[in-house]
Amino acid sequence: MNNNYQLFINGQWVTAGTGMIDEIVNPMNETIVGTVENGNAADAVRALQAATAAQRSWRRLPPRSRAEHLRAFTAEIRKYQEELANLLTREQGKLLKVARFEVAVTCSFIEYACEWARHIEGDILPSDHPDEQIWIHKVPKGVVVAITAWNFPLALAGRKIGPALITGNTVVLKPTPEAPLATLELCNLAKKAGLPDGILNMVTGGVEVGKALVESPLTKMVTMTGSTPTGQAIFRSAAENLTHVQLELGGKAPCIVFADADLDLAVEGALHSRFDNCGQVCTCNERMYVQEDIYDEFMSRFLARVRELKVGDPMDASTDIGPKMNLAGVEHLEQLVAESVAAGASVLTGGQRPHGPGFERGYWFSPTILGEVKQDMRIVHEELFGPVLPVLKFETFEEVITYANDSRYGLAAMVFTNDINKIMRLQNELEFGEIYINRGHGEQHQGFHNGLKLSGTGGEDGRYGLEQYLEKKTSYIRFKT
Ligand SMILES: NC(=O)C1=CN([C@@H]2O[C@H](COP(=O)(O)OP(=O)(O)OC[C@H]3O[C@@H](n4cnc5c(N)ncnc54)[C@H](O)[C@@H]3O)[C@@H](O)[C@H]2O)C=CC1
Ligand SMILES: O=C(O)[C@@H](O)[C@@H]1OC[C@H](O)[C@H]1O
Repeated sequence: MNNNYQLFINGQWVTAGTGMIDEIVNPMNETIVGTVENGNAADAVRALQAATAAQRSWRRLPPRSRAEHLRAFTAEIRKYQEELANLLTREQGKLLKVARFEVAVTCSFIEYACEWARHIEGDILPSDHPDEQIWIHKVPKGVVVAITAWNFPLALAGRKIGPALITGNTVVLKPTPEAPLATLELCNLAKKAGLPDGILNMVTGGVEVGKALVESPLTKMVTMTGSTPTGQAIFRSAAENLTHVQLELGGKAPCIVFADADLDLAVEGALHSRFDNCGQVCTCNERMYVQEDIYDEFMSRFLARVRELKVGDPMDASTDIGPKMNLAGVEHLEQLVAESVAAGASVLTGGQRPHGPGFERGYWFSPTILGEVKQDMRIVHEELFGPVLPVLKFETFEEVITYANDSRYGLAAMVFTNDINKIMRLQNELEFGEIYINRGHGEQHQGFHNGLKLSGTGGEDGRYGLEQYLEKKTSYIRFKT
């Protein structure tokens, strides 16, 4: 794989209009992994025009034929799983074992979408008039703009490409500027798989390209994963043409451990839900509430496990936590930890960047647990998106529900209890789109990844995520008997 990429428009690699090149940095050691060209608004329009032209024939293909194309695509991706995983680790810093999982999940997102090929179902309804039928027909929207975040760049691309293409749309994807290389390589694999030109296009660049894609009247839907402020900017830009927007944004998941919980289950679930992917998962355990009665026992076990975590080279199979994506992310963690300590929190473990061999360069932060945290501290409300966890005590059920719902976000929540009455009330009263009971985070394709409040709009995955990529046309058909 040549890790230097241009724009991919209408089945060809083309030079970006700006002539500018961005270097992609390995977050482990700050070495250069590859380069991408920086597109501009004109490049965005070129890609949208190609996708518009290609969609006319793509939408006429039977969905089963579209599924055959997509399965040929995933077969090509699997052939290069190791190369793609290696590139993902070098550009994003994730553990190689997680990168391998991400490549597999990219394929399964697309293959899950293919299962819907023969189930894009409409309705035929009886009319109130004689000799008339009502048809509700589900049809593709047209050109879908997909915009992805850097934490799972390849999987987030597959999560959008699959449903968009199986429903007869075409795609212009703008990958994250932080870790775009493996995603761009998908274009070579799509070509190898025989995906028709113009079906999948990719333009790289920052806000100028992103805005041009979102604001164009050629764009019939925008699906974006990223931060809440960016999602809000996209929502505003899309208003001009009333373009349908599907946003998967930031989170601040509470993890609640009740006194009757299975503590071993809770320790492992809370641990992985915080430290997976260096804490850079939208559904991560961002704040933990532990009931007073079991606080000491639980924290003793939990801290012992945290202190076992190995920070280091993500290529090394024995590593548990790699580097943060960038320096800004590390500085964000340092600022929130310092501010919390100044306000009375205590560092129970970690609290700073690791030092010594292997940490001279790169964007590192030690797994950190803060105690004596108060609900009104900024660290309880602002997304950390890193290996830092504030822990709070609670006494009553009512208290912890109030604390958990006291958030601008509403994506995921985790709860550990064996009390069915608590579970029924929690499922009903927690203001989150995704609730994990007695396990850590980790959504599945057939579910519905849906953020409430400022965590998003529209939702992704499953039946309801796929439906977002379809328009409904209603026809009243009168006939002569
Ligand atoms: N809800 C979910 O499923 C997920 C949410 N996230 C969130 O994403 C964030 C981290 O990812 P980042 O890449 O830093 O997010 P980001 O918001 O900085 O960027 C996301 C994408 O939007 C593009 N973009 C930025 N401004 C734009 C504009 N005005 N118009 C169009 N496109 C624009 C960026 O180039 C990038 O491709 C975290 O806040 C995390 O919570 C990350 C993964 C999953
Ligand atoms: O977007 C996220 O952070 C998660 O939804 C993540 O993305 C792809 C993986 O399958 C999920 O764990």
